[in-house]
Amino acid sequence: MSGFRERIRRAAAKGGPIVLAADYDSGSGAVSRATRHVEALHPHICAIKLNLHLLLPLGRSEISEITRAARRRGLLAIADIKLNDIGNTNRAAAGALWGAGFDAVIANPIMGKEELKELISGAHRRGKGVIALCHMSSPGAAASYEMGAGGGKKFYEVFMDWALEAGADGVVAGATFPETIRYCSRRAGGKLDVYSPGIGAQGGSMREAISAGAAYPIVGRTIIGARNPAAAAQRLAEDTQS
Ligand SMILES: O=C(O)c1cc(=O)[nH]c(=O)n1[C@@H]1O[C@H](COP(=O)(O)O)[C@@H](O)[C@H]1O
Repeated sequence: MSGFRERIRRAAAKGGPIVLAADYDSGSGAVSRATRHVEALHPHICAIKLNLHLLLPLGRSEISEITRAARRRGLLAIADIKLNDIGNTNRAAAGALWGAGFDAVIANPIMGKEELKELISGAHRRGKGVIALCHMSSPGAAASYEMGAGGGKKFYEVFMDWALEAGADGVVAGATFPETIRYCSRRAGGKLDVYSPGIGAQGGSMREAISAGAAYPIVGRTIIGARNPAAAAQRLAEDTQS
């Protein structure tokens, strides 16, 4: 099996670079909503991302039903649990996610560089991927991610260094801070990909994010809350090309 970066690149070559955030408000009906969205949206997306709040009420067989539906349509499945713990706990959580059919996990580098490295090497041994937070899209994120981390660097710059050193497959940089996307993309020099949430509902612009270097825009409400999600996804996919 090829690595996660290669698999998502291939999926994006078919469906375009958008990662769908399947952020339904409650777990009830999540399996049927997610599988319906996979069927309707797979021509316009490359992956589906499931957040912790969606996973919590579901059992492993229900989660696997969603990841299998995604795989059948050539999409990847990303678990967004912003994993952030000691090595032993990370290992157990990652093992459960891989067992449920996920291709990658989003992790929080504040856990430490060595812990991040260990998580990534374990994931890569199984052909899975790790995407590390670098700078978030939320309005308050600047106060923490841009705080001085010592050595003349800000936290997001340190997290970017760690992501590269640890061999992460990607980093998250919010579309509401396009300059941060530009920084991450330049600093990455093609060694990892920038994933960018915050487009639409949070005020970020698809075109700006893409021109700043986002490889994989993450979009939730603008698609799943639309009257016609496929048409909304298609419009956004067109914006990734201009
Ligand atoms: O890690 C993420 O995916 C993430 C990081 C971040 O900084 N901001 C952010 O919005 N997200 C996620 O991206 C999605 C954005 O959803 P919408 O704002 O509805 O498009 C949600 O699933 C968030 O949990």
